[in-house]
Amino acid sequence: MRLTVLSGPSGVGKGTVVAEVRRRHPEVWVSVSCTTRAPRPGETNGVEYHFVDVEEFTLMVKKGELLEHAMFAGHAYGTPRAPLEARLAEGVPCLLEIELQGARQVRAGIPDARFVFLAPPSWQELVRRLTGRGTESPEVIERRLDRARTELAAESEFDAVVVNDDVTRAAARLVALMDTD
Ligand SMILES: Nc1nc2c(ncn2[C@@H]2O[C@H](COP(=O)(O)OP(=O)(O)O)[C@@H](O)[C@H]2O)c(=O)[nH]1
Ligand SMILES: Nc1ncnc2c1ncn2[C@@H]1O[C@H](COP(=O)(O)OP(=O)(O)O)[C@@H](O)[C@H]1O
Repeated sequence: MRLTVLSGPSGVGKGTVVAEVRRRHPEVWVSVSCTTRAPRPGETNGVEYHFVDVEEFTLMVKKGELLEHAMFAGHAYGTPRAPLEARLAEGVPCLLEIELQGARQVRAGIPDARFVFLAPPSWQELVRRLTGRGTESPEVIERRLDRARTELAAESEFDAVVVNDDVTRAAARLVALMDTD
């Protein structure tokens, strides 16, 4: 199975590590999720996410177009099914970066996918990264830290844990866990 699912708490560096994987391993296909949250400065529709409104998202769920979907900090997120299934059918190594509830849904449907948890070197470092990114208000940061506690408690459900101490090393460890040959 050439599907790898990467999860981990907000601010741990999932986006940064996935960007490093993209840069060094163009053979890996990274799924672009749909979300109802607003783009951050520098984010482009169709690149980091497909930014959609609640009506569009609800319609996609209704039509069964999402492999999995979940709410996170007040917004909906989901993985479009068709592009992923097409890449998997071609034998391309695929990577999903999604939160815990979504990872559990994928595991229920595709149990032989590989589930990798990206962990922070420490709780203090997680708080530092999430705050230091400077993209969220204190209230949103608090909500994400609350959620992070739940996500960290689920680490043992995953097939492997990669500690994001150094981005290059974490990306290399992630790729080593993927079935990329
Ligand atoms: N279930 C699910 N979670 C997703 C999807 N896309 C992104 N996420 C997760 O949603 C959470 C919030 O993502 P985002 O708003 O980009 O914030 P960030 O990860 O802190 O930069 C993160 O845990 C993502 O991994 C998806 O398609 N499905
Ligand atoms: N290994 C690392 N060491 C130090 N800072 C990091 C590392 N990985 C990511 N960061 C920083 O932490 C912040 C959160 O990273 P991001 O990729 O947005 O996390 P996530 O996608 O998991 O929410 C960013 O400011 C990023 O530059």
